Amino acid sequence: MTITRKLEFDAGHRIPDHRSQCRNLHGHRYVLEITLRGDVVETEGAPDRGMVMDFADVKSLAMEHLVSRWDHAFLVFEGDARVREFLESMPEHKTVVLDRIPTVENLAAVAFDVLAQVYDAHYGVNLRLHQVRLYETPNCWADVVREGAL
Ligand SMILES: Nc1nc2c(c(=O)[nH]1)N=C([C@H](O)[C@H](O)COP(=O)(O)OP(=O)(O)OP(=O)(O)O)CN2
Ligand SMILES: [Zn+2]
Repeated sequence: MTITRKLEFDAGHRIPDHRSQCRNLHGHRYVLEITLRGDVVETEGAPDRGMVMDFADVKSLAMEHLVSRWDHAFLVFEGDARVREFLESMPEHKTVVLDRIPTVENLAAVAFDVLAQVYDAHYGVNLRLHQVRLYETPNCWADVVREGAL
């Protein structure tokens, strides 16, 4: 059984060497879809009986470990020296420095790695993060699916 929880956040980024508009500083309302795979809890009297995982718990873990950190932040590639310098010149600016260019593919991969550690360690019946889908715009998205699941 799989379940999916959708969360949204706003963030700025740029793709430094992009051939067109995306090299400019700009932002998106990202849409993150988190899909978990597991068995339905059948324990009598358990608050999550009949669920793979309570959607409220799916949300709170994602908020704590990823979404609150990226929301209203600027996501910058560590090699983007000029923009990093600019961001560092603003006291208290919410900046997330990434080891890769913040394309939607790379952001989805980072999100998958972060969230897999969170959900895979969580109590649940065979609970695993199955897929992360990240929309950069309503028309553009990337999927990361757990290896071996296809
Ligand atoms: N493979 C990728 N291509 C592009 C990425 C990316 O992350 N991966 N990112 C961008 C830009 O950052 C931008 O987010 C996309 O803009 P755009 O192509 O204009 O997307 P729209 O949905 O707004 O396009 P419409 O033409 O309005 O439908 C570029 N490429
Ligand atoms: Zn963009």
